[in-house]
Formats: sequence, structure tokens, C-alpha cells
Amino acid sequence: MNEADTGSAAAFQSLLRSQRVWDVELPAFDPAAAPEEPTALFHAWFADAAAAGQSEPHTMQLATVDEDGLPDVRTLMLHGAAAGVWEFASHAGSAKGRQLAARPKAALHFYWAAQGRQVRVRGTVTTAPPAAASADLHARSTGALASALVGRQSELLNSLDELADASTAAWERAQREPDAEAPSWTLYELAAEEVEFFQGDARRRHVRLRYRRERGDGWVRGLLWP
Ligand SMILES: Cc1cc2nc3c(=O)[nH]c(=O)nc-3n(C[C@H](O)[C@H](O)[C@H](O)COP(=O)(O)O)c2cc1C
Repeated sequence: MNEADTGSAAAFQSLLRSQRVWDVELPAFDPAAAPEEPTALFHAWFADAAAAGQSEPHTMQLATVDEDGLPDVRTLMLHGAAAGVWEFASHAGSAKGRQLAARPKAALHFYWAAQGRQVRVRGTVTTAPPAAASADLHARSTGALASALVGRQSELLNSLDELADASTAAWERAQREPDAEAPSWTLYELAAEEVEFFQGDARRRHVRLRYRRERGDGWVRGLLWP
């Protein structure tokens, strides 16, 4: 490492160490009062995050595994959560779409720093019927439709000019034809097998409550060491 690199690495390290976590007033979480199934608690925590001013609480990370067993992760929007099923949407031909087609297991991750809360969801992914994907897409903004119409997600792009041309054409079409279909746009449903709620604590006595699906429709709840 040369001197400039060493200086820059030291500055980075110093900046890194100066960052704080659990530095805001954090809510208490009583796991004994938690509901019997996880979606109700997710809804309550989501509402709390939005009310606490957490920016973009509806964004999350989706983790999948590729054909070589190498994990992959990216940010997506949450499209719904009900009865133990979390929904998101993307292109079937994207990297994640191909990974999910080959190995339909995935994990979702939410971190709501405003309240020191993390939610992890693991389970099996299926695709919703095309009509459901279409209805979900057409209930969203023109920008969402234009973005879906561009397609070719995760393919190699030759230039930003090529993207600008495709995007302009897609925006024009989305405005002209608000019911236009984006054939590869897919609504995915992750049926949770495990959901973990983590409440951060300034003294590091973090509370972790895990729900595991039992055979049938029930859930077993248990605490985890932090
Ligand atoms: C805030 C945010 C929201 C996003 N929402 C979506 C989404 O809902 N669907 C989607 O396909 N990509 C979304 N993306 C883009 C993905 O992170 C990713 O770049 C893209 O889906 C390609 O991923 P892949 O190559 O792993 O398939 C979002 C990115 C950000 C930063």
C-alpha cells in the first residue's frame, strides 16, 4: 500500500469507527405479548417504522442462491404481506428470476434503523398467476410500468444511450397504453417457514423472537440468544 492509500484507509477506518448504532430512543418489545402468527407482528412493526419516520420502510433485501451455490442479494420493494406470505415483483429473466426458477428458496431482510428493528423471513417462493402480476403492476405508477416495460433486466448493457432510448420509448408507451403488459414481469410469493423479529437494545440485550411454521397452519415461537 502506498502512502496515499494508507492515509485513505486510515481515514476510512476512523470514519467507520465514529459511526453509531442503537443511538436513538429504542422501543421496548415484549415477546410474551406477541401475536400467535408473524404477519400480524410484521404489520404492527411496519406501521411503527413508518410512524417513526423510517425512510422507505417498504424496501427490503432479497437473498437467493445461484447455480454454483453462491449467495446473491439485492434491494426490492415489498408488494404485500398477508397470512405468512410476503410478495415482491421482478422480471422472470433477471438473475434473481433465474435463480428462483432453479432454487425456489429465498430470504428477505428488513432493517428499520429508526427503531433498531430487523425482520428476517425465510421460505419457499412460488409465482402468482399472470393475471395477479398484471393487476399488481397496473395498480402502480406510470414509472413502475415504464420500468417493467424496459425489460432485459440483468442482461449486459452496451451503453447508457441504449438505456435512455429504451426508457424513453417505455415511458411513452406506458403513458399511451396504461394497460400495456410486461410479459416477463412476475409477482413472486414467499411462503414463510421462519420469521425472526429482532429488537435492538442500547445495552446489547437485543430481543430475538423466532416463529417457525409447524406442520399444518400453526407457528411455534421461541426466543434466541442475541
Ligand atoms: C430502493 C430499490 C428498490 C428496488 N425495487 C426493485 C423491485 O421491486 N423489483 C426489481 O426487480 N428490482 C428492484 N430494484 C433493483 C434491484 O435491486 C436489482 O438491481 C435488480 O432487480 C436486478 O437484480 P438481479 O440482477 O439480482 O436480478 C430496486 C432497487 C432499489 C435500490
